[in-house]
Amino acid sequence: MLDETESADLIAHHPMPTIIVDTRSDSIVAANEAGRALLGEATLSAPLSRQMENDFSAAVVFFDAVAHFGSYVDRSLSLMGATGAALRLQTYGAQLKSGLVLLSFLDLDEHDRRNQQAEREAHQKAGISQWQNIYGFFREVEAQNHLILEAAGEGIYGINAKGQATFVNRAAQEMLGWSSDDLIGRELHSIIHHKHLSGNHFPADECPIYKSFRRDQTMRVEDDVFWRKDGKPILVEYVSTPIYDHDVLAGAVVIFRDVTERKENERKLRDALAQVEDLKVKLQQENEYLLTEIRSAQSHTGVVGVSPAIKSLNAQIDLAARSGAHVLVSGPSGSGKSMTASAIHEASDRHHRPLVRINCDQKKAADLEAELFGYRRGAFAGAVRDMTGKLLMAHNGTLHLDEVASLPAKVQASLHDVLHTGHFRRLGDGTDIPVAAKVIATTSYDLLAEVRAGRFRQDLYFALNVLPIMTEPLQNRPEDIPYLARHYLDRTMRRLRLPKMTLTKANIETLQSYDWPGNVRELENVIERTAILAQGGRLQFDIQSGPLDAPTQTNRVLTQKELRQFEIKNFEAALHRAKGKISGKSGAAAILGLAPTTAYSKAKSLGIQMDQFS
Ligand SMILES: Nc1ncnc2c1ncn2[C@@H]1O[C@H](COP(=O)(O)OP(=O)(O)OP(=O)(O)O)[C@@H](O)[C@H]1O
Repeated sequence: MLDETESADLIAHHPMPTIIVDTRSDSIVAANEAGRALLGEATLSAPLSRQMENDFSAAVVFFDAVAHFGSYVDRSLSLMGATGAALRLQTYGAQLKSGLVLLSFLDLDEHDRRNQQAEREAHQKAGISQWQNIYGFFREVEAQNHLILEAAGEGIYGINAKGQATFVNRAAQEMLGWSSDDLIGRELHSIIHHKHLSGNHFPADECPIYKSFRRDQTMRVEDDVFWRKDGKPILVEYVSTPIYDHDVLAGAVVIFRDVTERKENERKLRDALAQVEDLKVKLQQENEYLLTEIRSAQSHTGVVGVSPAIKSLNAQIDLAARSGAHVLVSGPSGSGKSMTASAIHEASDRHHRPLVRINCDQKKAADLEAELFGYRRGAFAGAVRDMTGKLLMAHNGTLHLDEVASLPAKVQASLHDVLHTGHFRRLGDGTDIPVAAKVIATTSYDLLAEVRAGRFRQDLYFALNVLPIMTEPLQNRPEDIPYLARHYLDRTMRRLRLPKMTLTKANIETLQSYDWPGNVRELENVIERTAILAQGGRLQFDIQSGPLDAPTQTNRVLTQKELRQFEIKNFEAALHRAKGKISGKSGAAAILGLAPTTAYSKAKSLGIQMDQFS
């Protein structure tokens, strides 16, 4: 039989709460440290039966089973714990040879608690590693995002709801010249976006980037400017996208691109295209005039005639062509003023540049100024594109001002300025444009009489009248008529592809007997009309039905100017027939049925120089 010391030694190192009981003496003879802690001193010192009196029968059964089987396990025994509460136990019983019984306990409540704790810990452990995985994953994503942001060619920065920078990628730092440290945490608008390209202040509340997170909108802007650290602007296009933190708008991410170079190239391209367009328009317009001039040059193949007046005209044309001076050509309608202008231009060293004609008759001052000086787009309603004026087209060439006496006073003044200064301005343009054009003015009026009547500026008259040339009425030079008639007849037959026709002596006499108030133009028309009617047969001139008889024959209504011209021609025809005499039986006054005094004042008011006819 074991004594108490031996029993205590036996169980001392047992890991479980263990006691040795002597059922015969109804006592606990030994308990290990854990057993003592579980059951407490009070329980250990009390009789065993008292411990189990609540369920004594179960204890009896248990001890019988231990005795019978040598060892036995169940959960029927209930002992008082150190705290005084009944313990829920699983009891391992072993029959010792000494007759004592060894009881080891598993505190089921404690066991459950431990299990739960272990489970919790296992859970927690599993949770932590899961969290670590997730954290690792996000760190990886973030690192990748960071790499992507850094590698992006576009500038990217983020701002919080206060507009302060939260990150700035490498490209943005390079483009802006600011380092990330300079910008993070600072209000970005006031640093890089505070003014427009014009230099005007750009308030933050108008900034599209602020709007993007204040109004929850993605904003795309293609034409804006950010300011670099060195104070230089960069032209940018950007997209500002709002960002959220747990469904709350937290700021914006801005992705931008420096488009300075592209915009500059676009601007250069636009400028170049505008220049090309300008040149194209100018060339087109020049071309139109060149073509007109080619056509008119073809009709002015040469000055035809053998009269002293024509010989003198040819000499004057040569002189005017060699001189840089402006020219004034006066003479009745159809007598060859425009032809003279063309001949001067063709004989001058300006002939490779255009001869630009502008008809000044019956035009409003504004229209004439636009035609002459050109205009910038938008200079007036209807000015939808830039227009090159005829003055500039005639630069280094010749400007033919036809019917110059009709120039409105305002245009006379501006034209005088141009001739005086050698500069002009397009309408709607403040730039002075130098111009060097030879001006040939033509008029069928007596321009000096117009000056005296106060209708034409004297200074402009003098500026134009440097080289005056007069074209003679055809009736003053009948010796030219056969040559002119031959010239026009040949030209018409060539055009009609008909064989050459000859003019008879009678034809020539008929032509020379007529006054030709419409001058060479009238002769030209009569020859053409007669040649067409003859169709290769005999030429028969019916001069009395010429164009100037038209009002009575066709009931055509004449304009005031035509009427005046008609009156001049009629008066000149009378003077010619009267060999310049006004009064007397065979004088022009008698032919016209006027009193001589009336005829004198009429001749004066019509600007007729009577000494030409004497
Ligand atoms: N000496 C000439 N030789 C050949 N053709 C001539 C001559 N004189 C005039 N012509 C021709 O007569 C026509 C009228 O001439 P032009 O147009 O030059 O007259 P104008 O005096 O300018 O007339 P307007 O005052 O009505 O404009 C033209 O076809 C022109 O070629």
